[in-house]
Amino acid sequence: MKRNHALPAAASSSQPAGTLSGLVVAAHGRHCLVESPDGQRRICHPRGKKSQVVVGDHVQWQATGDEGSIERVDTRRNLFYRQDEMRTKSFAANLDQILVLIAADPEFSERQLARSLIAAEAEGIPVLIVLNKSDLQPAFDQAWDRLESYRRMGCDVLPLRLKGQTAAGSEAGLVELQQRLTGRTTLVLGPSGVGKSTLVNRLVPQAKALTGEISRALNSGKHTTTSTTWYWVDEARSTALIDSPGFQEFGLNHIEPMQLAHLMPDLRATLGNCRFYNCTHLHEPGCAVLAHVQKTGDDPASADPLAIGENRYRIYGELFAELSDRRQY
Ligand SMILES: Nc1nc2c(ncn2[C@@H]2O[C@H](COP(=O)(O)OP(=O)(O)OP(=O)(O)O)[C@@H](O)[C@H]2O)c(=O)[nH]1
Ligand SMILES: [Zn+2]
Repeated sequence: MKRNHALPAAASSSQPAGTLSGLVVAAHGRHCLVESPDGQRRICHPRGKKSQVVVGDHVQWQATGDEGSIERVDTRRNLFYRQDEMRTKSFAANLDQILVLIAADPEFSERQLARSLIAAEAEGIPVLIVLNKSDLQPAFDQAWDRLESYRRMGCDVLPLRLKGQTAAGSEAGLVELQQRLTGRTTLVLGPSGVGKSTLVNRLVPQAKALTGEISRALNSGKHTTTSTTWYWVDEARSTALIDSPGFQEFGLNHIEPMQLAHLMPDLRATLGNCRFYNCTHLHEPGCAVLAHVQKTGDDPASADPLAIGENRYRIYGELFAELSDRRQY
């Protein structure tokens, strides 16, 4: 797999003389907001054109008047990003997990879901899938069924309801979700309309005000909500949510086609038994992946424990073609 060129060169853990450490809590263009251990925040600019910082970066910075300059970006534990033909977009660094929020309505794109899971797997970041709007029936049950392949391959899938009336009260699933978030840094991703802002505002009541402040600070008065933002959920600052726009067009150009099956846990489970060592799993005779692809009408009760859902296999084929195509130019 190609490494991302945006990764900074490995740095030692020692602190350069005269610098202070901080955490990048928002980034927009060439500016970012750095939080010191005491909670103070200030606008900083990376020194040099190449050093790109992302939310979640630990940096060493130096004061220059009211602002600051970033002298060094500490080595990242991971970096979640997507890459299309034109550019690389980094979402955030040093994550404990990614929460992919989808909902009963609007209907989620399985292709988009699969892509974000592959990108996370490539960086070794665990994913939690949360299906919101459990009050909407029958759409919720249908969406839940569509996630069967994901549960089977070991993904955590949680149901959630942030709105809507039922006898049992409100916000089903929220307590369990909160437990899963506690003490961790979680990037929240999701398409438009699934309840992402509802969730962030529920967990971080001051989020709206904070977003306004950050946007004013980083955009000198202009209102844009297109930057990635770090929110502390608790006063002790041990639980963090990172809200990031841009779930659509999830480019995976940084992934080699032959790596794909290794990054899809259901396909991966059948690897190693194909007749050809360089099997693409697309058409080869004696392919172990193909042998486990579920056919329409297969009895789910007699399901093969290694069964690969037809949809998952279709997504694999499409992605393989897409990534191979792009490599010819
Ligand atoms: N029925 C139902 N509606 C919900 C639930 N959670 C959120 N909503 C509604 O879904 C709509 C979209 O919620 P938002 O929080 O604005 O969604 P978003 O993901 O931030 O969407 P964008 O702002 O477009 O990015 C709002 O009308 C919410 O009130 C739920 O559990 N059930
Ligand atoms: Zn094969």
